[in-house]
Amino acid sequence: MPHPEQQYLDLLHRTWTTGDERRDRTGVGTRSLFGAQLRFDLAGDAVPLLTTKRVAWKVAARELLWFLSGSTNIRPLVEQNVHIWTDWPLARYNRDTGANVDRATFEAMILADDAFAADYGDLGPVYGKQWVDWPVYEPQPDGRFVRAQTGINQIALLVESLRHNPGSRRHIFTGWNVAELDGMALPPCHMTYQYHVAAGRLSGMLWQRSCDLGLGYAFNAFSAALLLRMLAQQCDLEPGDLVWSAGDAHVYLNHEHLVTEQLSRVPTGTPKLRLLRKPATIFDYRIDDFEVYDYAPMPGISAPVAV
Ligand SMILES: Nc1nc(=O)c2c([nH]1)NC[C@@H]1CN(c3ccc(C(=O)N[C@@H](CCC(=O)O)C(=O)O)cc3)CN21
Ligand SMILES: O=c1ccn([C@H]2C[C@H](O)[C@@H](COP(=O)(O)O)O2)c(=O)[nH]1
Repeated sequence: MPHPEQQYLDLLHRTWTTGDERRDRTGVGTRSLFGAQLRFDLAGDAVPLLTTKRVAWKVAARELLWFLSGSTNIRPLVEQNVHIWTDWPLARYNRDTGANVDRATFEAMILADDAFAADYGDLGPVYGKQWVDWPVYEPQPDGRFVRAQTGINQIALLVESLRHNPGSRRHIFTGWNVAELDGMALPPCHMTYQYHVAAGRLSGMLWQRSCDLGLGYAFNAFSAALLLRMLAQQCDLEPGDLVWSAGDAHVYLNHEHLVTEQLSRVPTGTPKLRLLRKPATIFDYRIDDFEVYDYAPMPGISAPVAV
């Protein structure tokens, strides 16, 4: 049996050697393939965490909890030393004000000043908003539509449907709110999730419209597996398969060193993920509830993020 991670390494290799080279939105340039699917069996605590480079899985877990909290502001992330979303609001700030501050300075401003954080730390109606508070509009007697106080909590509805109607083919949530894409710092990449219950096992599929194989993939695959495990625990199901699928899977041209280094490494061991507690609801998990064990990765490989 090949190591499950080999699927990713093969995709990385195929994309780098045969992908279409083009200029992309960021100006960095990519090599790109369209349509890819990887499958991971999550039985026995297995988790698709890369072993051919160290992945900061707690950063990904904190990001997932931040989505579930409904927040769309980077401040709670920065408070936890998570920097992965700072570059986009920082670029907007520098562009709008003509300033030229660096990331550390900008993060200090976000932490120090509530009003500044509320304005410049916000990413628009990204994942958190759409997942737990998808806006709804109610018709008024005068014919106008007014935004309702609370929106649709897709995650709460998903847990309900998994519990009470496991055979459904509608276990879906999505961040792709077409009407609100314009207001988002970035439209969702890991955009649609679907689940399936069979023989007491919960399987899940992620459709990622755009995947940065060098940086984003490692986070996205881990995060989708973690969310699946949380949902399974909440619904008293065993974990089944995680199916990861991508539309545009790409490697940035300035990630060549990462591709070369990572493809020279051979995956080893089977990283595992344990949930240490069963919280009352899907919204009550904390970072300390997650434990990764049997994880002895090769050294991290740093690579620049295209903004
Ligand atoms: N070009 C690009 N790639 C992405 O993966 C990406 C975006 N943009 N924009 C939105 C989010 C932000 N994400 C990011 C951003 C940065 C890292 C990153 O720098 N990761 C490093 C260090 C992580 C750490 O320890 O803090 C890594 O080596 O994985 C990862 C995911 C994923 N997404
Ligand atoms: O969770 C994420 C978020 C983002 N990405 C990557 C994919 C692309 O490289 C960029 C987004 O650019 P678009 O022009 O909006 O596609 O970020 C990721 O891999 N995972």
